[in-house]
Amino acid sequence: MSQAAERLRLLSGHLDRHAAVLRAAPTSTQTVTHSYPHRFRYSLDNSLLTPEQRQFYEENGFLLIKNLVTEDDVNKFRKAFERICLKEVSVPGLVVMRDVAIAKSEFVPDQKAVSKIQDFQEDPELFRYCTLPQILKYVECFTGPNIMAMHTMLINKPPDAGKKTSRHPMHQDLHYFPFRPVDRIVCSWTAMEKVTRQNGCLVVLPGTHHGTLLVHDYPEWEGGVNKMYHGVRDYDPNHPRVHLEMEKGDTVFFHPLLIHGSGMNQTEGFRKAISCHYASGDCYYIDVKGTTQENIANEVKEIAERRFDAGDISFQDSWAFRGRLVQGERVSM
Ligand SMILES: CC(C)CC(=O)SCCNC(=O)CCNC(=O)[C@H](O)C(C)(C)COP(=O)(O)OP(=O)(O)OC[C@H]1O[C@@H](n2cnc3c(N)ncnc32)[C@H](O)[C@@H]1OP(=O)(O)O
Ligand SMILES: Nc1ncnc2c1ncn2[C@@H]1O[C@H](COP(=O)(O)OP(=O)(O)OP(=O)(O)O)[C@@H](O)[C@H]1O
Ligand SMILES: O=C(O)CCC(=O)C(=O)O
Ligand SMILES: [Fe+2]
Ligand SMILES: [Mg+2]
Repeated sequence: MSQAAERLRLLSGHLDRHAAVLRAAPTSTQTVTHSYPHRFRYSLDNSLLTPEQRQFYEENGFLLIKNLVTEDDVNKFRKAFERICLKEVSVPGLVVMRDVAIAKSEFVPDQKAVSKIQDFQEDPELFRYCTLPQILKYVECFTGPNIMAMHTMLINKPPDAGKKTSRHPMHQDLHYFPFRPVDRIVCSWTAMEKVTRQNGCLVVLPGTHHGTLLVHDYPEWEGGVNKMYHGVRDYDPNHPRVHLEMEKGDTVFFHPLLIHGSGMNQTEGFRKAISCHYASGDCYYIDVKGTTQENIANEVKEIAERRFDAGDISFQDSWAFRGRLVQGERVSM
């Protein structure tokens, strides 16, 4: 571990203990929901989250904030996505993904052919999502004041073509990330329309962020699986699940170890969501060689070297050049 990383680890431990001491001495005006002193591990001391919200994230690994992004902004992001699909604009570094069920069919320049775009950090309008002040205020509760936008996606989950390929297998996002510490990473995921169980809303396994990073690989699905859609290998179908049905503009923040996925889109519409993974600017890169992440690292490396026609792009580099500072300082990322 680097010195900076070690400092951050110690510092966050210190702050957490400090927070616990403060919480152990409630004032008369506070409503005390938990009267015992406890240590916060997953969130930082801040004045935004209510004690209940903070406790909820600590226990469940996610926090849903209703109506966080305005209708007007969501509509602008939808418009920007449409322009990209129609090839009216081209964005450097953007990855356009088609569902595996139609990947080999003829190309039509329409959003119906696009199941997701990734890495829109060079599109000023879409990237504005990652800089929205009301989102960053929440993100800071988990990352602290130095904030990097590491990974951007707009997911346009297509009506299922009949092979259930529109599903996203249950996974932990940390599988894709060669940076730590894990608790200073958070995803924000905003519904761009009403998302329901019918059109394949997010499905989460509450509390699974208390566990460790699990082995991931391609699920054995008869109808095929999208490239890089790894799932938790020994997925326990009996773990309690929560379907996060959300309205347009509602935003969920979740921990990178939280097991989540999304079901089949059983409607005729394209279910849209926009998301960004943030990490503290004080995070540090790790070498994933010899770990469970080696399989995804090799896939990413292979695709990156093919796309950029370059000799040796490390897994860490592939993240370092996509990451953008959105608040504070880029200390070690
Ligand atoms: C936390 C977060 C990171 C979690 C996640 O995001 S999990 C999912 C991560 N997924 C990804 O990052 C996928 C990224 N996707 C891509 O890089 C691209 O879509 C590619 C799979 C490389 C394909 O892009 P591109 O090469 O431009 O497309 P082409 O039409 O030329 O196809 C090249 C070969 O790829 C195949 N392909 C295209 N789309 C998919 C697909 N969805 N699933 C599986 N295979 C696919 C396509 O059939 C073609 O194969 P061949 O003809 O070479 O055999
Ligand atoms: N074998 C599996 N391995 C990993 N993930 C799976 C597996 N089977 C299903 N899933 C995932 O579990 C989640 C729920 O799947 P499912 O298709 O049942 O959706 P659902 O929203 O529960 O729909 P329904 O209302 O029909 O039950 C999805 O994220 C799906 O991709
Ligand atoms: O929007 C979805 O269906 C989930 C996407 C997701 O979890 C991911 O890409 O990591
Ligand atoms: Fe995910
Ligand atoms: Mg089901």
